[in-house]
Amino acid sequence: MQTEKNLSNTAHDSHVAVDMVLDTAYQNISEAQWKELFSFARKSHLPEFIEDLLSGKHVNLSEDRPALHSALRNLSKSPVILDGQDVMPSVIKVWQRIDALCNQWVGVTDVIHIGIGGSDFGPRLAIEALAHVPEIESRGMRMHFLANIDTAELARILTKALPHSTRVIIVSKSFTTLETTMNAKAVVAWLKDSGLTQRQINKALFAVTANVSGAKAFGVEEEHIFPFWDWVGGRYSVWSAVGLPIALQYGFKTFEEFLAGAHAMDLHFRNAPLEENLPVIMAVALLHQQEKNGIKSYAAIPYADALDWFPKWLQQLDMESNGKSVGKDGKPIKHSSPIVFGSAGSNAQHSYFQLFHQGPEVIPIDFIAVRKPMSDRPEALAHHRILLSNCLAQAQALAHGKDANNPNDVYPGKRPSNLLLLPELNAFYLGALLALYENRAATLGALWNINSFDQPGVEYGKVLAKPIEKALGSGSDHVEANDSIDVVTAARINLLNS
Ligand SMILES: O=P(O)(O)OC[C@H]1O[C@](O)(CO)[C@@H](O)[C@@H]1O
Repeated sequence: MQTEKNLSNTAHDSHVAVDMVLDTAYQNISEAQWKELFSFARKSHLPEFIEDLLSGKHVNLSEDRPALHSALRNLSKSPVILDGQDVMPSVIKVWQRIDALCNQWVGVTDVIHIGIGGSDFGPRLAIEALAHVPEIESRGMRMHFLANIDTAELARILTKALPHSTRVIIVSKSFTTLETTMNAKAVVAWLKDSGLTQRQINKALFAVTANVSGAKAFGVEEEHIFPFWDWVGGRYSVWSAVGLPIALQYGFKTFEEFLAGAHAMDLHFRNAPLEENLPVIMAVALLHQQEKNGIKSYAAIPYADALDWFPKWLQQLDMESNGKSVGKDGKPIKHSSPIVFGSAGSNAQHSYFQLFHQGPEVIPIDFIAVRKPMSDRPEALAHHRILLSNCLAQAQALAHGKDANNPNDVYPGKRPSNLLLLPELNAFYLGALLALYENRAATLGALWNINSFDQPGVEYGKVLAKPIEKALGSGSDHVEANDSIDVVTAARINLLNS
């Protein structure tokens, strides 16, 4: 079996960092091509960018601020200087408050975590991912995540939660996100309707935000507000108090391990030569596939059910960071983020893998596997072996393809993929995994000349929603098109109001 390149492993096929193995053998990239890719990265000043990013330079040019989420997991506590001031004392203070809160919450049955986008995906993923790790003790609270403005999610939660032993955490960097503030008001109303006094409600209400005055104005007591900072992007914020549920449910030590894994990955990203640097290797491999195959999408398939939320988290990370058409200089760029999708394998095989194998487009895949089964029960070992064999088989089939007389049975092959192998799934390696992809997104942004830390494109729709909401609220089915509502939308409003 051969692909274009002889598939005996080459120097760039297998790398280890933070005990994770990245195997790129099925990327089908020759030694000369790897060399060219790293040389391009150097010409693009990638090493300087990495240093600027991690040392607090204002890499977020449009908003003139750094993207210093790495400081939130800097367990070495070494100074991180931002505009002449060390940010670590305030970061450490929040860690101490999180630790203290873990000890204070006794008898809590339910936690309602209200937040959306970056204020939701990270903690939701971590709570799910660590739920079945045998070594991690859970405090057994029901962790409810409330993101959607659609009341279906709210109703589901409120039928389960016990109001007198519920704590509510409102998580919003801006504290102006409509979904979050409306859901928070609805939950407060539910507490009131359930007979809680104002004092009891105040006791139940917590907030995590970069807008402390906004949270206070909402009615959250100051000592219940956990701050974070404008230099932490929402989609990079799970390392801040946004990750509070991780500490509350699994203990502060587990939260620290999560940060430690990410910190270890940051150190690797900062210090490893480009040729051995996992985030960089993954980024340049994707760049290669864009140049060679014109790829428009890529998939992340974790062969671990516990990581089913990972692709959703990754979608925001990659597409909100790098889904742009102009570069830092405002000029059109050649490449930006492909469409990202995925879900847990082997389920995904029974859904959309057909397209990977025989569809007309080349879609690179990150196969993410975990060496250690989630349990050592005999049946778990057998299941895990089948899970891993499926993962390996899919990658091999995609790489080599298959000839046949019947065109229907032909697999074209040469479909690139990575294998990323975690030694086990625990808080440390989960942290390392997320930081790997964060650093990969930043690397891709740097190579594409994109500012990965703003998201101006998400604002316009929010602005347009306001007059539309007003028109829907009018109940009129004679709404006319105007400056902010076009003919099509006016007709749709009239249909809804009729
Ligand atoms: O944390 P906030 O300010 O409520 O924002 C939630 C999410 O909304 C966005 O701003 C997109 O609308 C994301 O960038 C962010 O993660």
